[in-house]
Amino acid sequence: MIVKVCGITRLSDIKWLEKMEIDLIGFILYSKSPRKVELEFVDNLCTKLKKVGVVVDKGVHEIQNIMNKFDFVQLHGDYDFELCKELEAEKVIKVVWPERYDNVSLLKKELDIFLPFVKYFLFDAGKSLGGHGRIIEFGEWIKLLKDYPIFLAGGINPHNLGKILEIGPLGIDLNSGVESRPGIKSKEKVSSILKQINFKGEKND
Ligand SMILES: O=C(O)c1ccccc1N[C@@H]1O[C@H](COP(=O)(O)O)[C@@H](O)[C@H]1O
Repeated sequence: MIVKVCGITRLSDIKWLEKMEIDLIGFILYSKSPRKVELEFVDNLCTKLKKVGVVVDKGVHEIQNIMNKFDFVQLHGDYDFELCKELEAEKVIKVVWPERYDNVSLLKKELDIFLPFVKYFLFDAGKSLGGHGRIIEFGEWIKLLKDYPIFLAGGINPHNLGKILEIGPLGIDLNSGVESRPGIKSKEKVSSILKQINFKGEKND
C-alpha cells in the first residue's frame, strides 16, 4: 500500500517522516487552506520522499509551470479531462468525490474518461475541496478499488484505518487525521497507522 502524508508545513515533520515507511508527502498550494505553503518552501526542499503539489484553483498554465517542482500534482478542484490532457499523465493525481455521483455506473464512466490522463485517482469525502476531516462514506464504489488505481482520503486516522484496510485501496492519504492541529503532523498518529498497516502485511508496494 502506498502511503501519502499531506498538508506538510514544517521541515521538522519531513525529517521524521523520512525515517518512516512513507512514500509521498503533499503540499497544499491553496490560499484558503490552513495548511497552505508557498512554492519557495518546496523549492528549497531536499528530501528522498516524492512530493505532491495539491492544487484547487490554479489554471492549466500555472500547473504546467509548477509541475517540474513536484513528482505529482493533485487536482483537488473542478478540473475536467481537457485540462488533464494538457498535463503529463504520469504525474497527475485526479481527485474524485464519490458522493457527487447518483450511482456507481456514473462514477465508473467518469473514471474511464479520465483514466488515460492520470496516474492515480484520489477518492475524497464530501462533494468538494478537502482537508475538512470528514470521513469518506463507503458505497458501491468500493468494488472499483480492484480495477482502478485509487487512493482513499478523508479523515483517515488511527481509529478508522481498520475499515479502510479491509477494502484494500492502492494507497491512502493521511492529512487532518494525523495532526495535532492543522499543518502540524503527529509522529505518534502516523506511527500508529504504519504499525497497523505492517501488522496487516499491507506495506508491500
Ligand atoms: O488539507 C487541506 O487544507 C486541503 C485544502 C483544499 C483541498 C485539499 C486539502 N487537503 C486534501 O484533502 C484530502 C482529505 O483531507 P482530510 O483527511 O479530510 O483532512 C487529502 O487528500 C488532502 O490532501
